[in-house]
Amino acid sequence: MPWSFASPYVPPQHHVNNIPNFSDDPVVHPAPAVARPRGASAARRSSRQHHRLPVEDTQNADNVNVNINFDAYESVPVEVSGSNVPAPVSGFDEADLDEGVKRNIERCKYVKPTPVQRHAIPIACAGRDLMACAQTGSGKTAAFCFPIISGILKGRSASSSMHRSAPIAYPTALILTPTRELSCQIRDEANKFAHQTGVKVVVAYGGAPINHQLRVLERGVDILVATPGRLVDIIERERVSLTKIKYLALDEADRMLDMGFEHQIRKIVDQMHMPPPGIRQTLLFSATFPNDIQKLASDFLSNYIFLSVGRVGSSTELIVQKIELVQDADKRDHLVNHLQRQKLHGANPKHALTLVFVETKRGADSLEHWLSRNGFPAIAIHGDKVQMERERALRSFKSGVTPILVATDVASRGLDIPHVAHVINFDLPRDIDDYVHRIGRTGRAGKSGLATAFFSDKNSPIAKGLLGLLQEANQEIPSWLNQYAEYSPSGGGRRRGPHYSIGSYGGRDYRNATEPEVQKCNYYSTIGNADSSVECYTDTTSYVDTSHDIEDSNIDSSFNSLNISSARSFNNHPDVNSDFYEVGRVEEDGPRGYASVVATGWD
Ligand SMILES: Nc1ncnc2c1ncn2[C@@H]1O[C@H](COP(=O)(O)OP(=O)(O)OP(=O)(O)O)[C@@H](O)[C@H]1O
Repeated sequence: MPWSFASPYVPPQHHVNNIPNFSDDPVVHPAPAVARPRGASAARRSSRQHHRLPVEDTQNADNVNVNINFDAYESVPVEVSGSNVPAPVSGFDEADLDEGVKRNIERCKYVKPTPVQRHAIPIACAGRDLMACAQTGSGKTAAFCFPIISGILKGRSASSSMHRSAPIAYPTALILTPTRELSCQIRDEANKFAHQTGVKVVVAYGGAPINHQLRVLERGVDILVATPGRLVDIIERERVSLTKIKYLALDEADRMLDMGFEHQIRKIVDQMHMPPPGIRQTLLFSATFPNDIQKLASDFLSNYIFLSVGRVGSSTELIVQKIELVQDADKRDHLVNHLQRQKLHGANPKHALTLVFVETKRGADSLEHWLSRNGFPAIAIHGDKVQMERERALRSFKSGVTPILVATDVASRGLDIPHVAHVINFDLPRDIDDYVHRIGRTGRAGKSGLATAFFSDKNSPIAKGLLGLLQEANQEIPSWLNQYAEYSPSGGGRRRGPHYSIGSYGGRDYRNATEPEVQKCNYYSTIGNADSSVECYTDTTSYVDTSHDIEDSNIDSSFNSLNISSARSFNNHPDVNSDFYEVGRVEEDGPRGYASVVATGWD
């Protein structure tokens, strides 16, 4: 269906008036239910000066993604730690890459390496294990593909370059990814970089007929790109052996080691005859790397180098982020206003695709139908669609035939779709890292992009994380978000990291964290403030406070003070019995980070 804004749908006028124009001053939104007078810290935050990168004007959706500005990455901080770190290169010609790979880099018109490539390529070419964290859209795929392809070519003798048909395939490299679409994308990228070198790239993923994939594997494979489930299946059928793996790469490594995949990854890496760390080379890449996942990941690595480009878990300043307060019942009207405004600004659908994230598969289908009925060509992608439908949806979106894609998190990581001008978080995710990946579908490869989020009362758990992220990326912060953040529970919208997160957004190698870490805080209280107490434990000490009113109490211990300043929000919090609640921030010269508290004994 051709793109048309001839929508029969007319949003109610009061919504139109409430909607901030991209170029307007921030709109004053009603205060959230839990609003309190703004504290000094909120005032400090909102008076902050904003320094932006000189990206092009994104206010006109048609201008978005026009001028490539790769230099925008130049000023980002880089942290490298580990022993004997190889020096970075300033050009691809300086890198110790095979000539065939260099020719393909030229063919792809990659003129100079991105920062993550400058550092990661020499490290990987030197045979070192690497845990690398760099912003979305900053070229991580090439950073691990170039050294792998080059290593295969260099290690290849004339006889081994022949691919013979065999019932068991012995790949030299294994690249694991969390989604089928990402596997296919990496296969395509790797094929471009391996063009005319004889290096064979094969993909295996679930949801597609296995027999076809097995037949392709039989014809030989150097690099196998796979999703974990299908790989385990193929190994158990004894059609692939991992005994000759020299290179293991995990893309979206934090996701791969998260609860959903960790078990399978451990099985593949530890129990399926893959050479151990130190014999194989292991490369882990993501845009987010929580401390606890870093710790987990270190099991897979040997004497590794940690590289962080930009800040771990931060988003690029190339993406203009807008957070709008919209209650659930108003979201559809609000969305339509955005889409209509894009039309008014002359957006060309082929060059201004809109990606709308929702929470559930059902929600995705329902929004797709509603948008289509109202004259906005939309298509949905989620995990309940069969693979062919998923692929069709992606193709239709990429080509601009259906310029609105309604997606669940299945499309949040890694997908590199040109011309995504606008990412709309119709429903915000629960985890701030998922938000980072979602908005990273725009503002890629030095282009600018726009990300709008609809924030409703139920999103208050993520408010703190969102606030930190906006500050990191020098974005405008609506004043009402400060209020939500002050009273928001938990560790700022991070589902992981047992009870703390050091340096919150700092790109830190967890091995360098020498300060005492807050490991656990328990908050005990009967109803109200009477008989409250807090116990906090760090790796070096523990202490207990039995003050009656935890609000604003300062606990001095032998190592530093923990300022319990936000515990009062428990009294108001509707979900007080669930999970962890943040109680304090370790201040000034103490160990930095957030502590969380278990609320127990609450009536
Ligand atoms: N050196 C380069 N010069 C020009 N373009 C590049 C270069 N490196 C990568 N790109 C392009 O940048 C885009 C983003 O790269 P890529 O998909 O590898 O990002 P990423 O860091 O893996 O992102 P994500 O975190 O979302 O997975 C791709 O279209 C890629 O072709």
